[in-house]
Amino acid sequence: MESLSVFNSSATTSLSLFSSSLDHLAPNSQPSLTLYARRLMPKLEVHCAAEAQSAKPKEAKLWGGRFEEGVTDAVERFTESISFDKALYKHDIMGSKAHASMLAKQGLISSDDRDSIIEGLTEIQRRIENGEFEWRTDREDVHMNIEAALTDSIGEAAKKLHTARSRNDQVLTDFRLWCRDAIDAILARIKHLQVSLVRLALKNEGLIVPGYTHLQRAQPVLLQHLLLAFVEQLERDSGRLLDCKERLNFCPLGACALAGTGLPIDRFMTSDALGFTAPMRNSIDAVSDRDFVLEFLSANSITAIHLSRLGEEWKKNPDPMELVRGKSARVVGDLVTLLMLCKGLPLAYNRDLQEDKEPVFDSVKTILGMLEVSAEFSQNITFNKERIQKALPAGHLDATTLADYLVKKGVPFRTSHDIVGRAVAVCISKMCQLRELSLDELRSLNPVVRHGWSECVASQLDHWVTKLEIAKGG
Ligand SMILES: N/C(=N\CCC[C@H](N)C(=O)O)N[C@@H](CC(=O)O)C(=O)O
Repeated sequence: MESLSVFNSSATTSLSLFSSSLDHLAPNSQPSLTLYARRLMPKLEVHCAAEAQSAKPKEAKLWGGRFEEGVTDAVERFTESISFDKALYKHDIMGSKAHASMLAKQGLISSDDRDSIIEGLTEIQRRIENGEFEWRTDREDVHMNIEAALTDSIGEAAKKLHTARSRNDQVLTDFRLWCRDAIDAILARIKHLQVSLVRLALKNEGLIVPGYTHLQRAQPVLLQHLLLAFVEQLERDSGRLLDCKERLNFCPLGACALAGTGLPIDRFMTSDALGFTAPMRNSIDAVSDRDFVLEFLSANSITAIHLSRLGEEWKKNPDPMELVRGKSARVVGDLVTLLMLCKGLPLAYNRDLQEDKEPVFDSVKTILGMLEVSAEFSQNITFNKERIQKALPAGHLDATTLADYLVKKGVPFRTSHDIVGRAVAVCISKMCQLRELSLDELRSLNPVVRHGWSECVASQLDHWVTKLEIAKGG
């Protein structure tokens, strides 16, 4: 009793404190509801009357179940995904066929129903591919469009297809299958670009170009040396995609809404039929997870950055390559959109996740275009060898060769670096190239210099050519 009275008394105290704090407000500082209503209501009334007309709920949805009324036009437009997820149609049909076969084998539907479902789906695919299929926004997404069309065409049997399945595991199955194919398409384009770059290297074998550090001419390099650097990067890009493909190749079917099903399904059968490695182990993970797309778009982003840097290398007529550089921003943006989408989500399916498709579709379309144009560009580019040859001496590119020469003659590297620095300073004051300094001038910097300059350059070029010939043979 005592504690109750303490509770009561403290509650009373806080209530009186609260009301006394309101008393401190000046009378005219309190918002006047009447004033706002008078200002806004006439407009609101007109607006609401118009809105009310279009905001009438429509007939109930196929998935509406316990809801008696459908949604308004605005909600329908806002929540539909058919405008973009119809891209999944082939994989949706593939998944449904595998699911129907499994249901029949498990005795959950008859073999007659299975056959008519499979025939019906084949006919729907034919209609889609011939442009005869009507995609309906009121049927919301690709899954509902295909299922409803199947019901229209084969009747009752179609209603059994969704046994032991939810759109939650269905959409993930479609999406993983789609991404798997998209990765194969990107891998093929990466390989094509690599081949184009190697061909370009072979066509210009032996061509020496300036190599840059800090945006300044640093050392002469062979063109193939530069080009093969991109080939190496693209090889790692392929590796990342292959890793991603291996990790995403697990089947979510059977996870249903989130907790699986009590019906006797065979998850291994659908997984095998669809070419997955195995069914996913955890049904909640299966419907929640989007790390496969995050990984995929991360890999695409790194490829996009590589292509952007390739685009940065061309200095003349680089219009398409400038766009390659520009479009890399979209690919990285798509990844960031997905990261933000997933950041605050609790486990299992949330409608937010419908937003995962467009960034993936955009990333894939963009990267495929970037790879195609980069390959075309590499096949068509020509180098003005004469001009490159003439411009090569500018920038004291042979400084490192001179430093190496001195090191070979026993001069410590730091000392040789200092000598070459002084030689470059002499060149700058005389406005000439290192190779134009006389033997006497070089000897005055260090007596160890005994040979003419061109000899050193030639020996280093031999070294590079030999090295690349070995690489070419390998
Ligand atoms: N609405 C829903 N999933 C929709 C998945 C497909 C959607 N267009 C998407 O792309 O995410 N899930 C319901 C079940 C269902 O409608 O199948 C739920 O979790 O209650």
